[in-house]
Amino acid sequence: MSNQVLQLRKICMTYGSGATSVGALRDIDLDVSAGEFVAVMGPSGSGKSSLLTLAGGLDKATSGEIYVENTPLGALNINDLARLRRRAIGYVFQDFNLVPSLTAVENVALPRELDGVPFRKARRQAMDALRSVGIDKLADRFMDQISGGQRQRVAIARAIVGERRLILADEPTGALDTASGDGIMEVLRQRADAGCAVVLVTHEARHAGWADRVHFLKDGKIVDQAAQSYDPTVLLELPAN
Ligand SMILES: Nc1ncnc2c1ncn2[C@@H]1O[C@H](COP(=O)(O)OP(=O)(O)OP(=O)(O)O)[C@@H](O)[C@H]1O
Repeated sequence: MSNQVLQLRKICMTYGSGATSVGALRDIDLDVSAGEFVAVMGPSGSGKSSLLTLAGGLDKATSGEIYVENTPLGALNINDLARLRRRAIGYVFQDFNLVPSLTAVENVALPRELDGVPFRKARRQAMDALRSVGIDKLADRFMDQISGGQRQRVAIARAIVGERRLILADEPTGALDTASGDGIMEVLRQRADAGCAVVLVTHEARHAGWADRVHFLKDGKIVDQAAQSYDPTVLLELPAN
């Protein structure tokens, strides 16, 4: 058994068919191990969200295989895939996907309860997650009673609640101001340092700077990789290949 939490092997993703088909990902290989924080950058339409969606088991690749903690997602039936997603994978969506009629703590506890965790334990874990993103005092507020930045923290708390080992975040800082954005990066960094594998999709070089590695996507292919000491802004100036 390796300590790889996420492995993508020869992943291709094509949307549609025939003349109108779009090749979103081409032959992607990517490994992310426990404790690693990886950023994915690239121009709009380069395939970043597609990569994250497939890694989270939310869609099926056209070809190739994805392993989460050595389990091939393609071999799982719908129920087992849903269970693996709830237990092992935390996903932060661009548009948060929070339930407005639930409070912050209820939103965060929901995936645990869906997974059969008793109410009190789910709530305790949700409070722990809210505390780790610094908003436990807002636990009983509804989504329209907190700011956009606070909602974003609720979404992050929901992604890290329990013992999720793979955190996938798609532009999680949205329209947040710089300080709030850095706060979110700090939380993701802490999760990686605590042993999670973290994959962040971002347009912002300053956020990619928190990662151990940066992969640059272009036209559905990984065209470069940089270690943390590398300035990711350089990648934005890559010539077209
Ligand atoms: N559901 C879909 N149906 C058809 N085409 C899609 C679908 N999702 C993505 N695509 C296409 O696949 C390509 C990659 O899209 P993707 O959203 O993964 O890129 P991205 O790098 O995340 O872009 P952005 O930075 O703008 O979010 C694009 O050409 C896009 O139009």
